[in-house]
Amino acid sequence: MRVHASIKTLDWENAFFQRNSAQLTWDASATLDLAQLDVFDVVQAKVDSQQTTQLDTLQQLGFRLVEGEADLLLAVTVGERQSGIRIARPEHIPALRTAAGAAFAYSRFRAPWYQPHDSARFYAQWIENAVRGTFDNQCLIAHDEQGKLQGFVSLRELGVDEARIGLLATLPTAQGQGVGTRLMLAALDWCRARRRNKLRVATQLSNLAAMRLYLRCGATLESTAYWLYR
Ligand SMILES: CC(=O)SCCNC(=O)CCNC(=O)[C@H](O)C(C)(C)COP(=O)(O)OP(=O)(O)OC[C@H]1O[C@@H](n2cnc3c(N)ncnc32)[C@H](O)[C@@H]1OP(=O)(O)O
Ligand SMILES: Cc1cn([C@H]2C[C@H](O)[C@@H](COP(=O)(O)OP(=O)(O)O[C@H]3O[C@H](C)[C@H](N)[C@H](O)[C@H]3O)O2)c(=O)[nH]c1=O
Repeated sequence: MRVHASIKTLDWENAFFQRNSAQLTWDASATLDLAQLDVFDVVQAKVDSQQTTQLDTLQQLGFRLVEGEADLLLAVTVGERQSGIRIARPEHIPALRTAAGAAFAYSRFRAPWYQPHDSARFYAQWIENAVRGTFDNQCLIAHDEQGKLQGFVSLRELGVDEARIGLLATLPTAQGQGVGTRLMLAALDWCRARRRNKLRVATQLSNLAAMRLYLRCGATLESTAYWLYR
């Protein structure tokens, strides 16, 4: 079987998860040496859900479905300062790590490919990095009138006029009260202040609560994809 793809080692993930992993990317000018697939503990591939031939090829090579992903886009037309929102500071990191470690039940960093606690550790590190301005540029927190943490959103600038939401979550005790909506409006305001006219966000296809939130805030569904691992 001839497969036009190449493999790239995932250095950040390998250091963090202590796994030897790589990602397969489609490349018409390359021919994959199939023996290379066996060099790694995990080989990941993200395939647009319309690319059925690629999906069939991966399954023939022994790849298994891990999760579906939806990529959404919001136009930054409005944005006004939200009350009860502030920029997260290093002193917020312990509470944010605990919240992020518990929030993301749907994750592609899951067993049997990853250790049971890896996904919690991963999202805790992601939000800490956002507070420190590495990977994501900033983390905003939502708090109540007493200053108690209600939720968080991390944001990253992309190219010249776009931004991406990294992580967004409301603490379980504050859900269903509009905190998620407030965080989205704050994210749009963050974009407006930085002259970013497009805001991207991705979530798992199984995450109906997140999908409803983004669509309600004006997002359009741009594409869907599957993650497969071998
Ligand atoms: C980029 C990513 O990180 S994707 C992953 C997203 N995050 C997660 O999955 C983490 C776990 N989940 C969560 O944190 C939350 O469920 C979120 C972020 C998805 C939603 O946060 P919430 O604060 O509950 O959102 P919000 O309160 O604005 O809306 C939730 C529901 O409450 C309703 N609601 C909002 N305000 C009120 C109110 N005052 N009274 C009654 N209902 C209300 C909304 O209409 C909505 O209903 P629906 O989803 O059934 O249509
Ligand atoms: C913290 C951090 C991460 N990275 C690397 C590690 C990974 O290779 C990527 C992140 O991959 P991504 O596909 O974005 O990961 P997820 O599937 O977990 O994310 C999706 O679901 C989340 C819940 C959330 N909605 C997110 O927006 C989605 O994309 O980055 C790195 O290099 N450096 C870091 O500091």
